[in-house]
Amino acid sequence: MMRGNLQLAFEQFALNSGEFELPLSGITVLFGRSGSGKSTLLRAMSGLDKRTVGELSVNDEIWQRGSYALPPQKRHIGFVFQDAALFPHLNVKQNLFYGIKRLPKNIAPANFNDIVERVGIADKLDRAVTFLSGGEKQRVAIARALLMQPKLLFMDEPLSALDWRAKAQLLTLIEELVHFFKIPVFYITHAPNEVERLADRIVFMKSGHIETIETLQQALSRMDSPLFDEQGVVSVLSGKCGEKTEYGLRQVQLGDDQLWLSEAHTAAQQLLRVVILAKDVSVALSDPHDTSVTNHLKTTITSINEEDNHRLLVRLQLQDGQHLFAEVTRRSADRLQFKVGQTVYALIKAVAIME
Ligand SMILES: Nc1ncnc2c1ncn2[C@@H]1O[C@H](COP(=O)(O)OP(=O)(O)OP(=O)(O)O)[C@@H](O)[C@H]1O
Repeated sequence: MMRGNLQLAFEQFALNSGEFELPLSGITVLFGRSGSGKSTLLRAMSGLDKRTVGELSVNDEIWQRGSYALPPQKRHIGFVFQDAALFPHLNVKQNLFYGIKRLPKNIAPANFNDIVERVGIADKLDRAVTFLSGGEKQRVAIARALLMQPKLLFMDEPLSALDWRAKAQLLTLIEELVHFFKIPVFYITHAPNEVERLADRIVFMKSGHIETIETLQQALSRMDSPLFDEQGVVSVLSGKCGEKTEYGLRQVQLGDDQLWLSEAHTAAQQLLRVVILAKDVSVALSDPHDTSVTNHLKTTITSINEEDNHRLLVRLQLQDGQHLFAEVTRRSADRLQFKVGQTVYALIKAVAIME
């Protein structure tokens, strides 16, 4: 567990986090407007800025108490930034060894071959880094961080300079690495789709302060979630990929319910997240058998909220407890007389798999 309350003041800006408590597992996303202090909070946690004051402890080790600060090199934090920051005159292997040579004597580097293999750069070790693509450079930066056996990995907008294909590949890689190496990751991003894909919990920052810390499910269950962007309200459901495929569709289990998705590359039994836009969900009072919509789920209405004059957002609870938003017109809601507690069927027109 990380516990703290950190302050770091510059001339024009002051970080004053407020008290926080963060489990050191999985991926913690820092989310907030540009200038809200996300990078400054990571800097304060890292001990890199000597002006930091306040309290910080990690698994009962004191990292900051007043103006006492554990030196940054004793915190064993790995960093990956937006720009891979590799030495241009060194090749990939030399870049990786640069960090290893500077490790404190009492720390053994991680297994080199294992890391370069997992990160997908084993065949690029002799390349000049200037000839690598943006995605490959970030892989080298990730490998360099992992080789130092960090207790914590800080990633500050690691994908923001990459194209969509490289982003998708690196998102998969980051997920796999966290799962495999079990290193807690603190991850800064502006992109709701990265949050929906990766986050276990989210630290929402505003004007240098932690506004709230929520699990992804909590953050997505409120209608005013800062995660909702131009796509409008979305739901993220977690399920397990089933064995069964039919007509190019694969079954995904949500408790006792099933969704059918376009054939995913995800292996059977693997957990996956899917995103459903509220505007792609309709609501029916009975389970219709004469519709082309494949996915119907039996649900209970848990709230009905006004979105604007003509549209309502209906929050539905699935049988396994997860929730799903449906956007309906006021006209339909009045005609069908929706009520909280009522059993209804969600008809899902489109599902996007996060992979
Ligand atoms: N070393 C510094 N000296 C002075 N001001 C700084 C310093 N570092 C950051 N700031 C200021 O602190 C504020 C918060 O910056 P910070 O980089 O933490 O925000 P952010 O939420 O990470 O933003 P972004 O998403 O744009 O990266 C900004 O106004 C920035 O100009």
